[in-house]
Amino acid sequence: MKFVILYGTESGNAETVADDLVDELGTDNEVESVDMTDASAETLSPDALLLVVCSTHGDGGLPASAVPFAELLDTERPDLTGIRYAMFGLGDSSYETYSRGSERIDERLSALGATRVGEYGRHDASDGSLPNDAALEWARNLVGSLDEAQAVAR
Ligand SMILES: Cc1cc2nc3c(=O)[nH]c(=O)nc-3n(C[C@H](O)[C@H](O)[C@H](O)COP(=O)(O)O)c2cc1C
Repeated sequence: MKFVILYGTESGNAETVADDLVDELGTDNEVESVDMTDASAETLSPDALLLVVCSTHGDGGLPASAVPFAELLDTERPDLTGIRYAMFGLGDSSYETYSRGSERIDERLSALGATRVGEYGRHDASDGSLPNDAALEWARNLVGSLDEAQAVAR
C-alpha cells in the first residue's frame, strides 16, 4: 500500500507523529511525509491513501504550517474526486474548540470531493498521554480495517 502523511503543526507534535507513522508503516509500505506548508494539489494522489495529521491552535484555528495548504484549497479548489484520506487530529479538550483545526482541513477535503475512510482519530493533550501512542494505535486499526475490507472485496 502507498501512504502520504500530510501534517499540519505549530509546535512540532504533529511532525513527530508523522515521523513515527513513517517508521511504523514504512516497513511494509511506500510512505512519504509532507509538511502541509510544502504541499500542492499534486501531493494528493488517488494512488496513495492520505493520512492527515493536524493540530489546533489559537482558538480552534489552524496550526501555522496548515494555513498555506488551507489557502491553496480555497483558492485553487482542486477536484479531489478519487482521493481517499484518513484524519488524525491533535488537540486539547480543555478548549471548547477541541480538535477544530483538523476538522477545518477535513471539511475542505470532503467539500472538494475527497472521501474520508476509517475512524476519525484524535489525541487529547489534557490527559497527559503522548499523541504518538494514540496515532500509532489509530494507524494500526486503520490499516487492519482496510486489509479486512480488501479481503472481503476479493
Ligand atoms: C496556544 C495554544 C492554543 C491551543 N488551542 C487549542 C484549541 O483551540 N483547541 C484544541 O483542541 N487544542 C488547542 N491547543 C492544543 C494543541 O492542539 C496540542 O497541544 C497539540 O498537541 C499541538 O500540536 P502541534 O505541536 O503539532 O501544533 C492549543 C495549544 C496551544 C499551545
